[in-house]
Amino acid sequence: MSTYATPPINPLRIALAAAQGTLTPEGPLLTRRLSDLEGLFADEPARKRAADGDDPVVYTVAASPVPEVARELPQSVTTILPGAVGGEFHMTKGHQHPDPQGEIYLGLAGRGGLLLHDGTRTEWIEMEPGVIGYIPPGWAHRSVNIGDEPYRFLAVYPGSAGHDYGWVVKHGMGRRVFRDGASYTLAPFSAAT
Ligand SMILES: O=P(O)(O)OC[C@H]1O[C@](O)(CO)[C@@H](O)[C@@H]1O
Repeated sequence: MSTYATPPINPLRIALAAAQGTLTPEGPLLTRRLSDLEGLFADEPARKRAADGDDPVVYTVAASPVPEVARELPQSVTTILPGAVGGEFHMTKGHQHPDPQGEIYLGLAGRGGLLLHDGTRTEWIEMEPGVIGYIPPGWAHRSVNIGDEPYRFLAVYPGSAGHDYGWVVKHGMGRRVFRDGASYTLAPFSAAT
C-alpha cells in the first residue's frame, strides 16, 4: 500500500486520471463500506441489513503522497458509487475542519451534490464535471451521489485542516438527500432511527 511522503517534499508532477479516479504518484487509498457508516443514514436498520449482507463499497478516497500536515496542500480523488439506503443516496461521512480552513472540490465525473452546514445555515451545490464547489472555513461538508454512475471529484485542502466527524454527529448536516423518481429531494435532517 502506498503511503504519504515525509516532508520536506520535492516539487511533484501529479497525473490526474479523471476516468479512473487515480492520482499518480499514489498516496494512501481509503475505502469506506456500509459497515463503516453506522448511524449515518436515516434508516439505520436498512444500512445494517445491507452491511451484514454483501457490505457494498460506498466510496473510495485516493490521495496523492502529499501528507496532511501543516503548510502542505494535500489532494485526493473521491469516488462515490451509485446507490441508496432506505432511499437516501450514497454519501460521505461528512466532517468539519477542527482548524477552520477552506477547501475546494472540482467535479470530475457523474452527478453529485455538496451539502454544507455551519450549525445554523445549510447550502447545497450541484456538482458535475468542471464545477468547483468552494467550502468556506466553518462549514461542515458532505458529498452525495445523486446519479446512476459513479460521482467523482478532486479535493484540495490545507494539510492542517483535519477531520472532525463528531461535529456532524452533534449538529447534523441540515438536510438529507433522497431519491425522488429520476431526481432527488432535500429533506429536513432527521436523526438515524
Ligand atoms: O472524510 P469524509 O467525510 O469521509 O469524506 C472524505 C472526503 O474528505 C476529504 O478527505 C477531504 O475533505 C476528501 O478527500 C474526501 O472527499
